[in-house]
Amino acid sequence: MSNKHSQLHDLHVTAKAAAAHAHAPYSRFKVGAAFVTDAGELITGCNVENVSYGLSNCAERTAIFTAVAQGADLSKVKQLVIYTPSAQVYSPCGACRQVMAEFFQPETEVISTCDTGQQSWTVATLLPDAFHFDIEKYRV
Ligand SMILES: O=c1ccn([C@H]2C[C@H](O)[C@@H](CO)O2)c(=O)[nH]1
Ligand SMILES: [Zn+2]
Repeated sequence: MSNKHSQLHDLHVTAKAAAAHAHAPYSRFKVGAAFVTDAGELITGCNVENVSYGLSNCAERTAIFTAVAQGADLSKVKQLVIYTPSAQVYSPCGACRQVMAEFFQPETEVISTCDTGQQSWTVATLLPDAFHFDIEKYRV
């Protein structure tokens, strides 16, 4: 079976497996993220915390930065799947929304899954009126 439903299920399972790698000794909240690029590369991420709490990186941004570092093309990614170890879904933080807007399409689906359900948005609904900037216009 290789339909949309099984792809989502596979990414949920993959994101959950990635969550097991999280470095989250402070929150003890281990989050995972997974997506597939147009070229078929499977990308995963987990949250990586720091004793200086503000330096912590979410699972979503870890996955996106990993893809960038691997030279992957993110422009045609259809869906990003998040897993949180909880009985409710959580929506991505503002920092991750801004990074998603940088690399994904406004139509890219963001699907947050937990142990009991899921919720989906698009990048555009998560960050309406996103900040975009044409540097050429302001270059002196
Ligand atoms: O969508 C989210 C929300 C939170 N976290 C992480 C950040 C921090 O390490 C921990 C608790 O907020 O969960 C994520 O990775 N993704
Ligand atoms: Zn975040």
